[in-house]
Amino acid sequence: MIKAVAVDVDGTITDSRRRLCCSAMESLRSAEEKGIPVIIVTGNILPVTKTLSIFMGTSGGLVAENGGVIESPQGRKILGDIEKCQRAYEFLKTKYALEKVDFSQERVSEIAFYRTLPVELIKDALKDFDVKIYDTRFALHITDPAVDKGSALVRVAEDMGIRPEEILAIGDSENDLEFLKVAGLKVAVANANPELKARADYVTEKSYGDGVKEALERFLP
Ligand SMILES: O=C(O)COP(=O)(O)O
Ligand SMILES: [Mg+2]
Repeated sequence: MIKAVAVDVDGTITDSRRRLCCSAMESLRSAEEKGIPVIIVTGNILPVTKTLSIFMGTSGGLVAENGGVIESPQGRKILGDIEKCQRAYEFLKTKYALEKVDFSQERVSEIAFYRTLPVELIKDALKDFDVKIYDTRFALHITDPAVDKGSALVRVAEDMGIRPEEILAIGDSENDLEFLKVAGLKVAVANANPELKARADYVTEKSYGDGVKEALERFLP
């Protein structure tokens, strides 16, 4: 029995150019109207996530910064340590020219920068640092390994009084692996990375927001 839907943002409810997909907006709104709360689980900062939640009309909790920040009925919490990410980023900057993504001042638990270099190069350069690197295909993130979207979703779900097994989770990229892992029903959209698709219970035929719509029509009452 699905009691909540948890969705990733970039590449899942947006298209490849980060434009929100109307099909996803409509189907998520209809889930809310059926009394199934929508939880947003993203690499974006909390203010962006909260704004999306307001304009989409979602009522579930929020997971931002790849699990580094959450907002639930119990309030807001910062779970990730930005300082270790900052040290890794400073080191990286001595080797390569990098540019942080929008709202870098507002990012409180991790560092995100534009994908101007191959992720393998970044991973190799930072192999001695206690950080995790995610390539979301929209940005590269240096994240505290103590946090991820999955463990953060478990906390948010608990605060909402639902079990992770009762959640339908939908994502597209490598930062969604832990997130799908904790959910009862794991969906990857057609444009998702192969590793995520391999771990999903269902891979949609359609891409991006149309895939979200397809999954909700298939699995929600
Ligand atoms: O912030 C990003 O790089 C991608 O965000 P997402 O986790 O919502 O896809
Ligand atoms: Mg994504």
